Amino acid sequence: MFNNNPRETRGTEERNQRVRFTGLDAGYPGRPVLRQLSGDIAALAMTALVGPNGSGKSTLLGVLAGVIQATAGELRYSEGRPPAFVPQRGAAGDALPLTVRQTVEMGRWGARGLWRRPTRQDRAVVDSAMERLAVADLAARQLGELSGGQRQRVLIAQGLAQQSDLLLLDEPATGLDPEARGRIATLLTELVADGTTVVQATHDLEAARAADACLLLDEGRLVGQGTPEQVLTATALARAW
Ligand SMILES: Nc1ncnc2c1ncn2[C@@H]1O[C@H](COP(=O)(O)OP(=O)(O)OP(=O)(O)O)[C@@H](O)[C@H]1O
Repeated sequence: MFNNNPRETRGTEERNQRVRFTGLDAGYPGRPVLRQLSGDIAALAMTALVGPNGSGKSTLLGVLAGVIQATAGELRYSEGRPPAFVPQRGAAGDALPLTVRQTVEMGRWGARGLWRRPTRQDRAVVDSAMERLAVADLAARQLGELSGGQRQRVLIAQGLAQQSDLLLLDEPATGLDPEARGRIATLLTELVADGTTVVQATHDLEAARAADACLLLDEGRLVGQGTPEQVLTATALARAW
């Protein structure tokens, strides 16, 4: 059925977008990376950020998470909680003397403040996040003594503990064995079904194909946006994978 009311259509579109960015430039001191990016992140859906190494996926996630400031352009979020960001493993200070439980508890800092004692509710959220990522039995272990894949799951649990409706993950499947990868894929699908908007940067073609939408980056520009079928063409695949 066509909708002839443009105001209503616009309203619906805006509700369907969790984040919209227009003319975005961003990068690092002396190194511009993203150039004039315009696009959107569909609400209550899974978006895969794909593109070759160095194309700007992590930088875009950093901008969406608010840890990298755009130097130009506009970024608009629909109403919701501040995003939860799970950066790439190496970026997360693996050497800090923290237990698994303390690491996941850090996900509650935004909700309760750094100095307040965890409430029963905080503890329940942390327990549940550790259970979902199958790291509850590692709770007392030091983060630094875990395997790469275990650490990755702990960091995803920390993201989950933030209970945001916008979850941003940078290559969450990296370093995981096929079983753990499958478990993460299922978890992310469940989160979307439960009302979370998920964005993941990925080199995992299977994960990208399973997403609702793909954003394809190349040399800091957005060169494709749409469904996986539209974006993951033979040419795009040859370049990115
Ligand atoms: N902290 C930094 N300081 C300066 N330049 C950086 C920094 N982080 C990334 N870059 C540069 O920014 C560009 C984009 O990097 P980015 O990490 O966003 O790419 P990516 O698509 O996530 O790559 P990959 O697939 O390898 O993770 C690259 O040229 C990279 O060298």
